[in-house]
Amino acid sequence: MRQIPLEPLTSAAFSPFGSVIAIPTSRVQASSANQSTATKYSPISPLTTTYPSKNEPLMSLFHCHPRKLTPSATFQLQILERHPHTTQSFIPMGLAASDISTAYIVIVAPYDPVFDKPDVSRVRAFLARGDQGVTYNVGAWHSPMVVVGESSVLFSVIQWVNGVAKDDCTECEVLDEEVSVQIPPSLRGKNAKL
Ligand SMILES: NC(=O)N[C@@H](O)C(=O)O
Repeated sequence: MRQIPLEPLTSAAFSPFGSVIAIPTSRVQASSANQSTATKYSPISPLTTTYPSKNEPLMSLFHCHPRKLTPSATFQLQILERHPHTTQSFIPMGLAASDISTAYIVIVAPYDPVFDKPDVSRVRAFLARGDQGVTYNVGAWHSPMVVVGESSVLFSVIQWVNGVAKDDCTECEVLDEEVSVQIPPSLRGKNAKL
């Protein structure tokens, strides 16, 4: 079982896989809005479609429940997926940036063109705060969303779809690579008594 480190989610670190939806450190995209009662940062994240056929934007809600951990307080990666023709954005709703009992983990892997599958040897895991969302690049290999800790997390999810399952999402099992992420004590939730 290979354990991968849990990295803080930053725009720079995540850039090979997508973008972080959060107030930027630079004020490049900042402008005044709402009759000068708001600061607008735009554009903050792409909404890209490369479908060769008719498709449409879709906004969903994903109510993601805390994942079960192994007896050694790790999350074991079992599957990666990708959306070959669309970005996919996950925007948490109601998760406080300061919450240390619940968080979500963004797990991604680069594409291996030789074998046309994710390169699991270079998989990475990022710990995201409640004031950060993520957009996966078109075709970026990622784990189905992983929430850890006490509570479920409600996400607004935005992507493009054409209704053809194989076009919208392809999966790749990771069973034989045995990759896990060590979860810090504060985020073990009901598994805390491990
Ligand atoms: N990305 C993710 O967490 N899951 C979705 O793509 C899905 O359709 O399950």
